[in-house]
Amino acid sequence: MRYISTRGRAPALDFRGATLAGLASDGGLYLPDAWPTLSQDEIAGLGGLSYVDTAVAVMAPFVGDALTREELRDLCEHAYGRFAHDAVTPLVQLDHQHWLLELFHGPTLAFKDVALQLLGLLFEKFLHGSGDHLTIIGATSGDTGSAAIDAVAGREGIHIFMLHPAGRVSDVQRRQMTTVRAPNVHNIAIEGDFDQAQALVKAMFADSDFAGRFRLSAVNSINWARLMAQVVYYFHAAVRLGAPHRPVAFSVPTGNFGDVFAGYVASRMGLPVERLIVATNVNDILHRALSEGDYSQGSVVPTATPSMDIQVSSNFERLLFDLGGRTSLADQMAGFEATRAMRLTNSQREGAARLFSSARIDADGMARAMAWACERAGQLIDPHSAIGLAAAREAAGIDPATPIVTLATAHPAKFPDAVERATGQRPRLPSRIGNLFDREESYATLPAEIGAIEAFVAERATPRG
Ligand SMILES: Cc1ncc(COP(=O)(O)O)c(C=O)c1O
Ligand SMILES: N[C@@H](CCOP(=O)(O)O)C(=O)O
Repeated sequence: MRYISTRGRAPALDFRGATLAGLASDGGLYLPDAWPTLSQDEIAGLGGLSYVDTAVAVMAPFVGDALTREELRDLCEHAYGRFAHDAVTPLVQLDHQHWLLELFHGPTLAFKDVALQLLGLLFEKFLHGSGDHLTIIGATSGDTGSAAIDAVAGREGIHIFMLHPAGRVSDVQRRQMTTVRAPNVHNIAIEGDFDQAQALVKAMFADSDFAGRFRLSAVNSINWARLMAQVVYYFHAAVRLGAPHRPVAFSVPTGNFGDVFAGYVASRMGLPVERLIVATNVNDILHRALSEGDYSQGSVVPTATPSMDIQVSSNFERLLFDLGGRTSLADQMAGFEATRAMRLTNSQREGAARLFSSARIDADGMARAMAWACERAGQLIDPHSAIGLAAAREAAGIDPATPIVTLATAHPAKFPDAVERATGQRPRLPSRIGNLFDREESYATLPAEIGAIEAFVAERATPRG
């Protein structure tokens, strides 16, 4: 399996190379050069398999010969052995049509753990014996940060620098990052929003002097391996609900378009996905893009769903590339980067509309969905999952016999105030999180300027040998 860049100017890499690189050297994102497919019989054969066995079956074609099947299984067993639920990603029924796919049973209580627990192990495996040092630069609007830090804290040969927007993540989210004491973990609060943090990360990769001095890698969903691991739970959920003999729709609370793009990949691999509902909060660039063709960056409005407070959705580039017959997006993306606005072509819009629909959910809609899940099914759900559920409940044109699965992307206890406001109940942090509020925090606060961030990194990271 070879990986090619959406901008067509970076060398094609194998799975190991694409995982360690994170972002392509031309600023593009890596994708497999062709989608592997599973036949209907192969999908039916996933029924009854454990999460680990499903993961190996779905990911093996992407991994190619970078790992043996036994090595891949071993890594999956390690990664998913840390989850607090035997089913890893259990399904919960809300009513005759609506289901929740609980993705938050990992160590840091968000769906990011599903991919990042594996990615941490992949980094370690691929670096082993090479003498190389990796400098991971990441941006977080709340959840990627703690999941990535948990996955690599204390690992040899790796430094991680995680940028979060100062004051714009929940207390639990911030403390999950800033109370981790490991010499290779460096937290930076930037004076700006998530989009600025993400732009700084990409700018560091694009700075050839800086990228030449350090071996940079990414833990955000710009790294293909993140998405690959997320494809697995679409298969695992759908076969439990009757796939391939019955189609399934998914509603996905969306920010960087990574999680829902993983659903698109599952569909390209042959999973009968009836519809992917892209659920946004009021930071609605994706809803505007999918419903009106207007992909223009507004300013980020802080909300009770901070992890989705994003107005530039990196992985949308992957979709446009695939829909457009895989011709380079270098010019279209250069235009967007210059003007912060882009109109989708008719063929891009029509292509997307075949599988995707979208909804913009405001604070009231979110609160109503939390209250409904609590009253209807006794479930406390987090505000991000509630955005997905609200969009699922208002989706039109889906056969009532088709299950709609909302991805529950975070544990409600990460956002106790919003949950309590909507339901009158205050969720408690699971005991595995420990004494989060008693631990000391440590982080630097820096301006959203590349010079300041690079200087901070350069003082602490290990340069290439
Ligand atoms: C809890 C939660 N829900 C939803 C999202 C949006 O996912 P994506 O950025 O993959 O679209 C995020 C952040 O990524 C998140 O942390
Ligand atoms: N919502 C994310 C933002 C980054 O998204 P990623 O999936 O690209 O890492 C977060 O919570 O940090």
